[in-house]
Amino acid sequence: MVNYTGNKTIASEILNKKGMVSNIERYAINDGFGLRTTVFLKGCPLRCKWCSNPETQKFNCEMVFFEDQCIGCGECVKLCRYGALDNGLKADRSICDKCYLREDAFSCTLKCYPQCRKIDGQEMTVKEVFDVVKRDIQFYHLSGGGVTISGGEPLAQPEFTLNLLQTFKQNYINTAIETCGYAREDDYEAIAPYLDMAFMDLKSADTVKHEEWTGASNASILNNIIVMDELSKEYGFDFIIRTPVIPGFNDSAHEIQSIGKFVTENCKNYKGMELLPYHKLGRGKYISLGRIYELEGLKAPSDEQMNELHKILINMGINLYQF
Ligand SMILES: C[S@@+](CC[C@H](N)C(=O)[O-])C[C@H]1O[C@@H](n2cnc3c(N)ncnc32)[C@H](O)[C@@H]1O
Ligand code: SF4
Ligand code: SF4
Ligand code: SF4
Repeated sequence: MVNYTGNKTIASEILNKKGMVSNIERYAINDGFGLRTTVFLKGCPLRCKWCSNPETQKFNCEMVFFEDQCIGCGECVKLCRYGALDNGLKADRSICDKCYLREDAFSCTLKCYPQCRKIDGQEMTVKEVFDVVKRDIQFYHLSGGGVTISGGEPLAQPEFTLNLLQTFKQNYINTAIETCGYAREDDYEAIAPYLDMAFMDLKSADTVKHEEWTGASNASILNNIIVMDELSKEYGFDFIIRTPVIPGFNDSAHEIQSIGKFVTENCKNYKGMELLPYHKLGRGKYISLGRIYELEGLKAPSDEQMNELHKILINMGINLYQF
């Protein structure tokens, strides 16, 4: 029986630390081993064209509008005092973008009974997040699961992420993180003692392409992969390197070979790699945020193509994982 101690022993400055959370998803099965709760934090330094979580990219709260659920009651139009809904239910986003700074922010959402116009993001304390996560503690222990911190980029809020991990670990909850690798080396060193598992993306080994498709160079990511590989040995966590396979960006044999080459030449302690086939599940979120989905028409890689790419990595001696 696990010795669950509750949260009495954790310092109050840790439990009271505040951060911006987009969403907390219970019963997740693809974000690590077993049944997990995934905490999606807000804020990301990258802007991947294919990102399936565009609502997590900005740090601040945003208004989202799901038109297909709207009953046309018009309450939101009456409640917005800034003219953003003067020309119809699709808001003028140049006005909404500053709403989080206003005293009566997001008033348009107050009487939307179907909740199709709502706020994405809320400030939460570590304790508030922990209170949600601990509801499923028995399931984690039965299934070998735990909590995964994702986003957005968890280390875009380094202290909050560190304090969350410390709290989970102190309560014997298995921890995982999903990170794009674009963060300070020091911050990886700080969280390493509290990790059971880390997923880090290597989206492309080609610096120019990386910048073109994600908005940033991969230089610090390549460095941090090596750092995390070493830290995984020092602290005994499982380290998985992940590549989302995006048609036209990195789905060629050459691209996957270059990624595999970097990994085999620089990493010794990682458990393996995972290739994630491109999907467009986030498309509707772009529309709900009033943004344009740039990859309209892009098709997911076929199973045959994924098999070919898997073979390349297997032939390089890389273990493959699929969660
Ligand atoms: C939502 S991200 C969060 C972690 C971090 N921001 C990152 O990108 O690594 C979790 C995983 O989903 C992948 N991902 C994001 N959008 C995707 C898409 N459209 N198709 C396939 N994988 C995607 C990312 O590459 C990453 O491995
Ligand atoms: S987010 Fe703000 S500006 Fe935009 S419609 Fe709602 S209340 Fe108006
Ligand atoms: S308040 Fe909600 S349901 Fe009513 S018109 Fe606005 S978005 Fe639609
Ligand atoms: S790093 Fe992750 S969260 Fe950030 S834009 Fe890319 S896919 Fe989205």
